[in-house]
Amino acid sequence: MTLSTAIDTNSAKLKRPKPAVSAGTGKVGVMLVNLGTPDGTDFKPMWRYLREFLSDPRVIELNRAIWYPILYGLVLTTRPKKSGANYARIWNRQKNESPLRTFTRAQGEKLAQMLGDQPNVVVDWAMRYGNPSTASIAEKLVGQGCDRILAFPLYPQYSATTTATANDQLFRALMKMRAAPAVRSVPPYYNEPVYIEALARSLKQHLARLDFEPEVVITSYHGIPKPYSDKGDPYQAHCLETTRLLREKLGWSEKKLITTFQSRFGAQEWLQPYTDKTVEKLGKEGVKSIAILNPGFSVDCIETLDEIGREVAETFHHAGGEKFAHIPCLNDSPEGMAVIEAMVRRELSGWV
Ligand SMILES: C=CC1=C(C)c2cc3[nH]c(cc4nc(cc5[nH]c(cc1n2)c(C)c5CCC(=O)O)C(CCC(=O)O)=C4C)c(C)c3C=C
Ligand SMILES: [Fe+2]
Ligand SMILES: [Fe+2]
Repeated sequence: MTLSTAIDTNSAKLKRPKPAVSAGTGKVGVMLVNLGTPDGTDFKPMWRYLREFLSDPRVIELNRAIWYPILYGLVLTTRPKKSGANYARIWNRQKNESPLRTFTRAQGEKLAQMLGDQPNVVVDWAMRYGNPSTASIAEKLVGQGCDRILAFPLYPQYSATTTATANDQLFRALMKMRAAPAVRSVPPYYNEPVYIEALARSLKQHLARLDFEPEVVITSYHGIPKPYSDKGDPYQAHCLETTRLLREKLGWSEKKLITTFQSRFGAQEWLQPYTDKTVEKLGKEGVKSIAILNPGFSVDCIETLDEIGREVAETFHHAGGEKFAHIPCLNDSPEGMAVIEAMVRRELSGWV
């Protein structure tokens, strides 16, 4: 192939803007992006979701020649069934979807209403893995005349395994567009006063409804493998700072509000202390009542509802604990929406 035919073939692959699209109509798309979730709890949709998720080199950094035989030979033959059973327990049967999708949609719909004073802003929501895909929503926004997109990876604390891969995926979609929009991405908000305030309010409200006052409150964050952190992922520092600021806001001691990391995957060491081991230790030491909140999750999902709300609760009770409460995520609550709205309005400045 000559150089000129190679260039012709390449440029032919770039999408011609759909007739409705004309770059420069001045609309701004706001795209909330969450992690992703399976389309169903059966083996096939679980397999598809886990394959996409666990094939991401930002998530599993192992050499592909080593990882793929493990992924296809071991993980994808066993985990879809096991995880599917867990998803089935928390499934939103009315909408036939996972809570993560229901809550993310609600956040998108409420944000659209809140930005009703901005006629040039279009709000939508997407997933990094699964549906609605980031590419489909990027194309939809461009098709609606957006020549600028504000992406909002819904992770308060930055990690390459979440925030960075959400941004990667958006740019991957733009690679296929000839008239690609300008892009901004909302930065991590782990230390933003509006977020800390929202966590404090929500926690106080939920604690006030309990019939007990927990001796210990745990902020439990999704973990990452320790080597990722050692190589410079700032995630752990962001999590610790969120908890420190929340503790300061509440005026609580370091004994009353502690930090742990949950949802380990695979054999290597992950960030410590582990949530399950900590809860077991507390129970065995005679602590009778605890509450757990998940400040790193924008919405409730399998990891909060099933892992914390069921598995970790059981662990505590088996270890001698008596009273356990799981505090819901901010979700689409007024407190949660105030955070999303504040971040979006700030990042839209100069664009609207
Ligand atoms: C090596 C594997 C994983 C890393 C690293 C990881 C980081 C990470 N994940 C979240 C948020 C979520 N993870 C969720 C589910 C989930 N996570 C992993 C693996 C890793 N996560 C798996 C295999 C799964 C699927 C469920 C399972 O089979 O156990 C979810 C919930 C999705 C849902 O549909 O409800 C969220 C949210 C963060 C924040 C993070 C790193 C900071
Ligand atoms: Fe995860
Ligand atoms: Fe889990």
